[in-house]
Amino acid sequence: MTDEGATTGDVLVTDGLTKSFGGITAVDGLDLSIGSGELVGLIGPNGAGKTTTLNLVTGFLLPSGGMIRFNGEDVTGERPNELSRRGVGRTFQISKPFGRLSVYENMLVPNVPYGPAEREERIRTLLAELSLDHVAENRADEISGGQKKLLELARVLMLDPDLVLLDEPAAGVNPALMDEIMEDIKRINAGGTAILVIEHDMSVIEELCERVVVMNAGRNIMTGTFEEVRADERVRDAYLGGT
Ligand SMILES: Nc1ncnc2c1ncn2[C@@H]1O[C@H](COP(=O)(O)OP(=O)(O)OP(=O)(O)O)[C@@H](O)[C@H]1O
Repeated sequence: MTDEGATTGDVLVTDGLTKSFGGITAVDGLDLSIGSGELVGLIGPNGAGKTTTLNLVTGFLLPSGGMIRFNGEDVTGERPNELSRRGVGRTFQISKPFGRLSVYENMLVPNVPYGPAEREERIRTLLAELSLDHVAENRADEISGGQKKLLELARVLMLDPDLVLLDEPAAGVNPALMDEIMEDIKRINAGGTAILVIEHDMSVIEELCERVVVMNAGRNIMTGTFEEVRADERVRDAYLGGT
């Protein structure tokens, strides 16, 4: 894995990615690369542009400028369903499964490119791996917030993504379940799936991420290990309100 620029092994590359909302430039010429199978943290103060970046990369927002490459192909302007077919998965800050469907029925929602026998097998495996098998028949609005996050992750994994973007996996999750979610994230990554995680809880970033990208005012201001980032003056200034 490289810390410097794009390589042919990159699953995701953004080049000058920009998004403006009226007078606000939320993402401002962002260069970002994620290597195949890498586990990268995306941090930065409130309003830095992290969620907007995630929405751009997953096709939920259209960029105002710049380019997005996924597995070497230009995917700029593609919509969420096209990107998910290509192998981009995401979770949301607040998970919203289909509440009146059971956990199992929620797993039937993704439009998978394989047959019913394989689908059944994968659902069983994923529910067991993510410790959701004992609530498989429960309505999705009756499980805990952390379990909803796990369900969302399980659903994303049905499509066997090359890259999963996690938006604040620790938010609203009790510490015991968070330990389990972190183990799940590590295991999924060890299986070859690249992961980009946005998280305010620095203990989660420290535990999970081999590389951390810091955003401020829509830009990538620093990339390094957690220790390097923690020691960097630009990063401290950004969190203290400077630029
Ligand atoms: N739909 C929108 N319309 C107008 N402004 C927006 C919109 N979405 C985001 N912004 C603005 O863009 C900037 C970046 O917001 P974004 O949510 O991407 O930051 P963030 O780093 O994810 O912040 P947080 O950590 O608080 O979630 C902010 O100034 C925000 O107010």
